[in-house]
Amino acid sequence: MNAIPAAAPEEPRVVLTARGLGKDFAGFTAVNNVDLDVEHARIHALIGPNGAGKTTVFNLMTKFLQPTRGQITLLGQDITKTRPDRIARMGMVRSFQISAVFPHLTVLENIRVALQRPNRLATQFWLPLSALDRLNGRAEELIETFGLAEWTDTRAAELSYGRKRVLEIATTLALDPQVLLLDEPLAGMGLEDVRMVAGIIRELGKTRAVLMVEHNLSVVADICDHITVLQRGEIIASGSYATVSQDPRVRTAYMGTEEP
Ligand SMILES: Nc1ncnc2c1ncn2[C@@H]1O[C@H](COP(=O)(O)OP(=O)(O)OP(=O)(O)O)[C@@H](O)[C@H]1O
Repeated sequence: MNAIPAAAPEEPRVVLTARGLGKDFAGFTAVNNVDLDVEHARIHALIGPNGAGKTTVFNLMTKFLQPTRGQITLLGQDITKTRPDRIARMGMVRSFQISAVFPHLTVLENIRVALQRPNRLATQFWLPLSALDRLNGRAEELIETFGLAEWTDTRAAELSYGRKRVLEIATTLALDPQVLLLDEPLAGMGLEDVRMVAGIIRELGKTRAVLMVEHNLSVVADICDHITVLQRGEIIASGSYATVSQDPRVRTAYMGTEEP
């Protein structure tokens, strides 16, 4: 995986923040007083038992939900009131739990469609050869990087579930985002796919910030640098996996479900 980013690993710097973030649904407080610092070249996980508020925080950070309270910044800019479609252009993209690839297009075609969007090439009838070469070069690079070369001409519908997710992550990388948000990227996968996708996320996190909601705690322990644990909408622990897994409140929160 050497083709994704141009940037070399750097010192940690905060690229995405939340301060005092809160969300009420018809009087019910789903998220309250959440502070987050997501750093460049680090993988940050949001974990917590069912109903803890992970998805709500994720949707607030990506602006798919408007916060009731608090402030969010991206690369130093206040995005609390920014529309989600502007966020991608500012350098933050999200994946979805449900695969967003076009099933009847091949792997290469899916990647090309994703690449044409940011470049605004889709609406042009005539392209200079140099632009097409750049596009093809970048498509090949992404296909190679994500280990999809063998399936270049395979229709997305025929890919395994895990490879479909990989293709979906590859398409989100078309914008070359500095901040990547992944919503349960390993959900529903078998062991082999989990290993493959976890390895890809680990590589992506070397040169960009990744914030992910994930239930698979052994993968979180393995690849994440920072973990924020939510319970009933509030942060109960934050730090390395070694730190949070020893926290008595975290152990209690997970008791009866899955021990971190
Ligand atoms: N649109 C909504 N309207 C009302 N309540 C909501 C809404 N979305 C979420 N909630 C409530 O907010 C709380 C947090 O939900 P959320 O989906 O964020 O938790 P979660 O940690 O992602 O859970 P899970 O792990 O089960 O996906 C839950 O009690 C949920 O019922």
